[in-house]
Amino acid sequence: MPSSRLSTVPPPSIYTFSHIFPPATSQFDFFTKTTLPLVKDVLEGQSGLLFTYGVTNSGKTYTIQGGSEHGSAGILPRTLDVIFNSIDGLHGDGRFRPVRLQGIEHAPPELSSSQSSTASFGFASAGVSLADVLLDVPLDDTDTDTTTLRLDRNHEYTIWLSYAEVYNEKAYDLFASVDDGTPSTTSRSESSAGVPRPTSTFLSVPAGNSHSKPVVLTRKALPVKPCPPSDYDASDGTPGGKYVAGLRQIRVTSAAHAKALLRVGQMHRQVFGTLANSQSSRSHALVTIKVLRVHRGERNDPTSIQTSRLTLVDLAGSERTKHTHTTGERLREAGNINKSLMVLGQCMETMRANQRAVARSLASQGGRVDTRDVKKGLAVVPFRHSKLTEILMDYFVGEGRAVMIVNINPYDTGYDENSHVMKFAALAREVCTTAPTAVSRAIPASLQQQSKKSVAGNGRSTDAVPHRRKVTISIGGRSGRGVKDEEPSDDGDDDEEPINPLVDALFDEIENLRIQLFESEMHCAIIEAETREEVIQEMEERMQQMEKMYNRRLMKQLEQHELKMDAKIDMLHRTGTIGKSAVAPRSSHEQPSEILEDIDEADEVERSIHDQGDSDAESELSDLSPSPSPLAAKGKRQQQQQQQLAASTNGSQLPAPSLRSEDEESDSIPSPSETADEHEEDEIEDWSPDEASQPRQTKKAPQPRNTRAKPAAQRTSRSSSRDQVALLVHQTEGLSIDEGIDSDDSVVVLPQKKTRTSTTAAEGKKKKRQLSKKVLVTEDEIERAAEANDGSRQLRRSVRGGR
Ligand SMILES: Nc1ncnc2c1ncn2[C@@H]1O[C@H](COP(=O)(O)OP(=O)(O)OP(=O)(O)O)[C@@H](O)[C@H]1O
Repeated sequence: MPSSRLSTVPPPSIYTFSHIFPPATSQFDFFTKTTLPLVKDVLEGQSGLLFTYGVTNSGKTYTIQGGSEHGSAGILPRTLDVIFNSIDGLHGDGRFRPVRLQGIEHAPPELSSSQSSTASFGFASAGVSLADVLLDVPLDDTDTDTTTLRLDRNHEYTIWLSYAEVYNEKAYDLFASVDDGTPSTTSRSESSAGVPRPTSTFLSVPAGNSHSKPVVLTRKALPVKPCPPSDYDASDGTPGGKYVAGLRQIRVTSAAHAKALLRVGQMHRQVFGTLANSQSSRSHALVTIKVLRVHRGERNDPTSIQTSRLTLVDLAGSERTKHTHTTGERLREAGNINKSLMVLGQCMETMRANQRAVARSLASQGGRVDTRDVKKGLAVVPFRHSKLTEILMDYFVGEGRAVMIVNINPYDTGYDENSHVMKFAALAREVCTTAPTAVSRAIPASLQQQSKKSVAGNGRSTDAVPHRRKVTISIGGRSGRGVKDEEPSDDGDDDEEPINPLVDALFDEIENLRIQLFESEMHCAIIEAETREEVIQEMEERMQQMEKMYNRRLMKQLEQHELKMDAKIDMLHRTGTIGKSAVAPRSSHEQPSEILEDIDEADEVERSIHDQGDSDAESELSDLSPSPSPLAAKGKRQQQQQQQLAASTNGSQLPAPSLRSEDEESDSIPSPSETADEHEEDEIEDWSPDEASQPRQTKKAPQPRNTRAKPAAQRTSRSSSRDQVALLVHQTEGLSIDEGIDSDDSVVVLPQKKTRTSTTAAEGKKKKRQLSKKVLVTEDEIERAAEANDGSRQLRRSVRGGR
């Protein structure tokens, strides 16, 4: 695969957004451009969704809540400000209250007051002491947004607030009952341990003014249930959304009190410190502002009440756990956070694919589409795979429009994470604005054009293709903009077709199979991710082992180099080249060659050390394949040498010819340089006493050695010479180095044999010392050697003469 290797650098990616806000953008400008249109919509009866998406520590919470400086209030407090500025004087009496998603019911009498009071917040109905908490919280709300929208003065408005969080795939009510110290049914980790330290003034509770008693929250996970058909118009077949059963919706009558209430909710949100963000949101927080609008003339008719919702979602940040180093509970949270965000992305992807399929069908059939044919091509959007998407499902398939704010942190997050966020945004951008209900009826081309114009005319999209928005996603629903912009179809016969239960059952079966397929794919993806993680860990361990091994080898080599240096310095000392050595100076014609010999031998030591080092490293690398122990070979070799020595001693009553000391013999290690030993043994065979008096370099000169071709008499003569040499060696044994010898009447005889390194550094050192050892021979010994040499020559001559 050479081509794939060559193209390792990915091509640059270009992402398009409807608007990019630089870091210097003020919170006011940001709110005005992103959220204010949604606020206007919700006051006019149109639902909306806004969510912030991005990696952890990218500023999502800051965007929603704001900072502590003046003027840095986020979009949530500004939204509340604008709503209450706009409905000033238009408050309803609150005789009806919202239930579930769109349901209405009569409110209890204590809530039916237009006056702002603790009871009007719904605290009394909850039977809890939230009021105590709120009384301790100062309502210093100077950082307010003064924007006011012009509304129809013929309507009355009541505002209801709910605050939920999705934590570890469970939904909780952040306005749930608060207990001031009474025993709690929840664990501490779920209650007070989760009390955050908010950064924003909007949601922060001053430490000095906090409630004197510990606030313990009793938390209970709430189920997510489908809306009953009575809550919505099911005539067009569009399913109703899902709601968090038991989520409290509290009526608020001023922005200050709404903010105070949200502060209490924020205290119970799961916020913990991670490596990436000291106050990381570990849950998805959903603040829903519900507006009940009724015409003043019909205020007693519940059927005339319009319900609209604006939900602001502060998503937990996606994160790579290896970057944030999360473990334990945080790791589980991260897994659930990433899962829900992934499902959100998959929902977007599926919706986009469905809309493309519909567009293709429309194009191929000239605008007339059979309902069943279109349904066949549509995939099931996997909303139910995550609590977050289940709760938000209504915004995507039902009514309202959605705005996604993408937060990018260019500094401390990786390329991959930001790239993933961008891809998600690009995906969301391609989700079209075509209302799902339009699928069920034939839409003439002229009507499509009209619909496009109306979308562009609203000033919410100026794209050349109005149905392709960037970042901002608008999805029409039954009462949504897409439906409002459409005109009734001229020929809505398709809707009147009888429903075939078998076909519906088959569709259900297909949906089930698709869900199973998706789950299998998810399962495979999870297994693959886990396998990759394991392989990475294994590779890391392997790399660490190799690193340790190379470090050991490096240290060993350093030691060996030090030893070599010591040996060289020793030799230089002994030869008198540097310093005043106790060793006798050599005669002038011998010194250079002796030094050369010393250095050669030191180099031999170095080579053998390297050989040993290499073999050590190789043996470490190949430790998986056991090889025969070199020590065992060494022992065997020593045994063989001792046997040979004993045999020769017994045979000739003389020590074996060798210039090596016994230590050297016993310490020699069999190695691949065995042939070198044989070579040196040959040299010893050729050695004659008269060569001992020659300068050493002459012995280094290559000499023809073919012992087999030599005549027997010559070998006999050499045997005699060998005996002499052995005798000489025997006599030199026991002589000590540098002791009691006059420097003037001595010569230096260097050991000729190579030594081999031992397996340990200590033995190596010992070897080098042995190499640098000089055997000093007195003049008497030399004379005896010379006589022996003369005898050997005479013998040779007589043998030659005889031959
Ligand atoms: N525009 C900004 N100006 C000043 N400070 C900012 C801005 N955006 C973010 N910050 C600061 O960066 C830090 C992280 O921001 P924030 O907590 O909002 O990140 P986050 O995306 O919500 O993280 P998480 O997903 O982990 O909760 C905070 O201290 C916040 O005050």
